[in-house]
Amino acid sequence: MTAGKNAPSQAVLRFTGVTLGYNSFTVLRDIDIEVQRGQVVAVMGGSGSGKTTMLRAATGQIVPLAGHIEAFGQDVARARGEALRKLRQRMGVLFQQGALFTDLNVFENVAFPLREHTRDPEAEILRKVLDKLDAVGLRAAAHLKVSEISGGMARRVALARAIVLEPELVLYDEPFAGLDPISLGIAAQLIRTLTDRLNCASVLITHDVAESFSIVDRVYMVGQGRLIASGTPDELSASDDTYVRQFIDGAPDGPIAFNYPETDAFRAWMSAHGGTP
Ligand SMILES: Nc1ncnc2c1ncn2[C@@H]1O[C@H](COP(=O)(O)OP(=O)(O)OP(=O)(O)O)[C@@H](O)[C@H]1O
Repeated sequence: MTAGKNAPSQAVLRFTGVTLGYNSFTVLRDIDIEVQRGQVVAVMGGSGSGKTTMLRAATGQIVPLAGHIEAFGQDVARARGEALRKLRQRMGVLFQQGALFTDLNVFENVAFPLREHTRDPEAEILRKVLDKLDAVGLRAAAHLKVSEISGGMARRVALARAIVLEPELVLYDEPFAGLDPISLGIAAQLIRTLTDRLNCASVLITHDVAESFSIVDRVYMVGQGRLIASGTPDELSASDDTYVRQFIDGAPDGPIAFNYPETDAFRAWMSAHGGTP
């Protein structure tokens, strides 16, 4: 049997009963997430709720304390060496500071992963890079130095670089942070369009309710050390859960904690400094 349209859909990324943390500090417990090919999914939650930690776990940078993380049907935590490298090659990651190489021009920045990971001939590199630059509206900026482009353009170049190997999963860490309202709308539409065009899956970590709700298929909301809610933007908009409401309505008062919780490590540090927590 060949995998055709009727084949059961395989999750590109799946968290099953995942607990994440650092040493004795547990950040999130018992998380279940599923992302399918073609979907754009948002992971939302207050500051310090563990969104970036989830992204690190998805790429195998940290290992879950409990549960399983699968990418493309493979256990990410068990992948080592070459297998992990191959797995990561199927993922594009766009960090908040998607730093570009300042000594390379726009074209060479986007070409970099192709030169590192493929043996593509120069004509093929030219075709692929211009295609991705075209997708982010910067084909004609290929020759510019990084110092000659704006901050918003630099983000789009970083995006073109993140997708140049045509990943099956793209992870975005706060893609809308610090963008003006117009650039924000463009960035959101770009993520949707690229996901559809590459037929990949996209996961975005974001605080931006309005912009992400307009493009995503599904939202996962984390807080209070767990998965608080998940559903379509419409389902979450209709939720009467107090945490979900506080987040969506941007209300200052509610269950989202302002204070970072006291840990044993803090108490030890405090008493070493002669104070009482
Ligand atoms: N390398 C680390 N070692 C120890 N603790 C960490 C580490 N990285 C993050 N943490 C802690 O884990 C918790 C979750 O951090 P994380 O960066 O995942 O939050 P976030 O939801 O992405 O926050 P923000 O929206 O503010 O970026 C925080 O309490 C943070 O202090």
